[in-house]
Amino acid sequence: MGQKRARDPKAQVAEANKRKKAVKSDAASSDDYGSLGVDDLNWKEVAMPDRMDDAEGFFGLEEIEGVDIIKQSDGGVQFKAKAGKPTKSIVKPPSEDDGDEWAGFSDEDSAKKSPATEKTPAATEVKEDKKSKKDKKKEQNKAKKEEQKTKEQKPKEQKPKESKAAQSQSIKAALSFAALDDVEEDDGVDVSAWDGLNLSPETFTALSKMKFSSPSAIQKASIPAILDGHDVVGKASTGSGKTLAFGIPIIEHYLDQRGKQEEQSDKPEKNKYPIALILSPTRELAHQLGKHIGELIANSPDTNARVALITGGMSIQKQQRQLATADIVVGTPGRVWEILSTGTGLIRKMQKIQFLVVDEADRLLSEGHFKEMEHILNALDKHQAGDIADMDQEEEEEEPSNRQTLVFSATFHKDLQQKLAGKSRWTSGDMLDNKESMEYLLKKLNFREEKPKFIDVNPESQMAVGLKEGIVECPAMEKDLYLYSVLLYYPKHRTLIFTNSISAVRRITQLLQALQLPVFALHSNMAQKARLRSIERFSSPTANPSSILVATDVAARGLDIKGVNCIIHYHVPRTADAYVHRSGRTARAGESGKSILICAPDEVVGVARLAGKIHSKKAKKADDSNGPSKKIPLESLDIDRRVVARLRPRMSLAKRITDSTIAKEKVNTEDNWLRAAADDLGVEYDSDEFDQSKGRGRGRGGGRERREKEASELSKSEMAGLRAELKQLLSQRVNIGVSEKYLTAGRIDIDALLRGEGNDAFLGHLDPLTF
Ligand SMILES: Nc1ncnc2c1ncn2[C@@H]1O[C@H](COP(=O)(O)OP(=O)(O)OP(=O)(O)O)[C@@H](O)[C@H]1O
Repeated sequence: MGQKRARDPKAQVAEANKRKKAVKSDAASSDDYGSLGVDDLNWKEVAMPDRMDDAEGFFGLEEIEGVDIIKQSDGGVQFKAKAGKPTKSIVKPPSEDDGDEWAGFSDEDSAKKSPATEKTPAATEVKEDKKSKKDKKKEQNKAKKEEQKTKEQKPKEQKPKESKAAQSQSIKAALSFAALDDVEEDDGVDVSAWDGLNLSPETFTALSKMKFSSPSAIQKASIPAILDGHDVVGKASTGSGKTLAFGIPIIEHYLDQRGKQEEQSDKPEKNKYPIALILSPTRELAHQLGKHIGELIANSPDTNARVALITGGMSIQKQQRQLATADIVVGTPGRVWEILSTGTGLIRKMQKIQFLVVDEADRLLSEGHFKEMEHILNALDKHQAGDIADMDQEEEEEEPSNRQTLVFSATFHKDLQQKLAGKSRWTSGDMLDNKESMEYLLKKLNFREEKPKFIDVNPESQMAVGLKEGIVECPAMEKDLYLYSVLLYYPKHRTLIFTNSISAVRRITQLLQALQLPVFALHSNMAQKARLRSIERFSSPTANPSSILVATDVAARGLDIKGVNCIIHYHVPRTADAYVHRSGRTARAGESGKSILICAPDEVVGVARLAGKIHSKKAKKADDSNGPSKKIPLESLDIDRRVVARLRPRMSLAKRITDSTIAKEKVNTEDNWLRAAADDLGVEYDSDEFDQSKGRGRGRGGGRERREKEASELSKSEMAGLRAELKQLLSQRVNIGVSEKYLTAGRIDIDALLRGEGNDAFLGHLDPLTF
């Protein structure tokens, strides 16, 4: 079995002499070494992954093969070589480096250090008087800032301050994909706008490097409240920086506690515990939260906080080990509970967290995650101590937790918002019996204060300021055609298309692939690696700027993909909140973007209701000024009918190819299933006979089945013919009201054409959409 350990230079320092002695004596003795300690082993560093989709948990681990674990009676572990393996193969060889590396640290150093190590553990620190702590911090910060200012006046001299080794360490210790980018030093930007938030110099440096010159409204309002120890419920529009609104205070707390953590670093790792648990509704969002906070850590000098990602689709054992040594845990409720409930001491650690963050709270506290959330919250507060092997009587009597609860979202159900804001009363009495209610979970969040601070920075509108919203009305059977038209109208737009079903994601992806567009799929039935790969291919800076991602609502919340210009709702979202979150994948961090709803006639009423909910104030104003109006407050996009007509032949070819491919896949799956069932029964399976007996092609649903069957029966050569025909059509520009023979007819701006401007898909003058 391969074993892994975290690479911690501080622990190495503390263990230096022990290790040196062990290695020396090991090397001197025979092959019979007996059991070995963790630092006697010849650990090998795990290479950084090349791609984001290979990223799991910590980087910077070390691993070793061919080792058996020997459990000690005191709960510790020792190691020995697996049977048949010479012990020498697992023992760290004595090297000159060893001597050089550790020569500078004497026994005296560690002796000096030990009293400090015995100081009050970090857990008790949180109970320190807030005021005196704040004053102390202010003084420290002032001193540090002065120091930083002096250094900033001499930027050139300051550069080497952070050695390459220190940089690489901070990168490895944190989960950061940014770390994969160039780690060249950067001058950064002026971050004086963050003054007044009482941040550490480390965070100032990180913000400067990340080029975040000023805090967003939610950051400005939430950070001081969280640093002051309040529970916070934060509401702000999509893409407005909510992650760092809670991420920065968590790192500030980590930096505050760091001294003590360092002093504890020569203690067994099992005495370490995380400071924060951040829960998110989807795996992708959890990965992104980890990445974003990881970037903050990686850019913050000498900050080695470890972020553990606990999501489904990855190895449980690995995540258990990561969780055991993490500073910040980010995860989805299902997997977090799965791991906590294994009874390996992790619940005890998690009970010591200082921050519980519930991101996308309205989603997490409702459908889908209810049970796991309840289990986690119970475990954190030990309500079900008897049920969990991990907790013993003694611990049940511990003091209640002192953690802060931070709840964030862009949307809160009205009811939830009222309750969180303290504007409506909790239903008392039977609440604990009504265990399915959101109220029940809310109560279980166990805020430390009676009323959390409710911070709503966008009470007027939930939509991002730079977002334009439009609607394309079209016949129900022509949505594909209109979708394709919109995509061609907006070349070089990174576009995210939302549908309401997995099968629609599959079909539209294949259809657009047949039309030779750079398209990827994302839905919850895909393997985790494939999901991450799709996101990476769609979003990487080197990806095609016209790339398209077709997704279900699994991508609707929280995903922060740079440079998404356009959102298309192929299906009308089921709820107003879903519309807000989907549209929020563009126009992020002050950028602009478009959200376009493709709407069939029978969807108009639903859309009007939805838009009315989202833009209630706007709709009301329009109503007040124009009298009663049912007008949808979204801009109507007029797609040129000629364009649609010219695109129709391509679309019908692409549809035949796609339908045939899907029907073939379906028939194959069905056939395989029937064949297997027939095998099990020990009978012959004849697909034609089965079709006849089933009466395929007759009765209800027969038409669809017949079409599917016909489509699946297209021969290889027929398919090849269709593909060749489509390829030929796609190789030509769509001719809009002009013949190529008459290029001089005045409908074409030849100069613009020569300059390579205009819309490459069309020949002739195309009126751009005024949107
Ligand atoms: N102060 C800042 N200045 C500039 N950009 C920022 C700042 N803070 C965060 N950002 C950037 O803004 C983007 C959106 O941030 P984030 O993902 O935290 O938004 P959010 O409010 O959580 O959105 P959602 O509601 O969709 O989850 C990120 O790319 C982040 O890097």
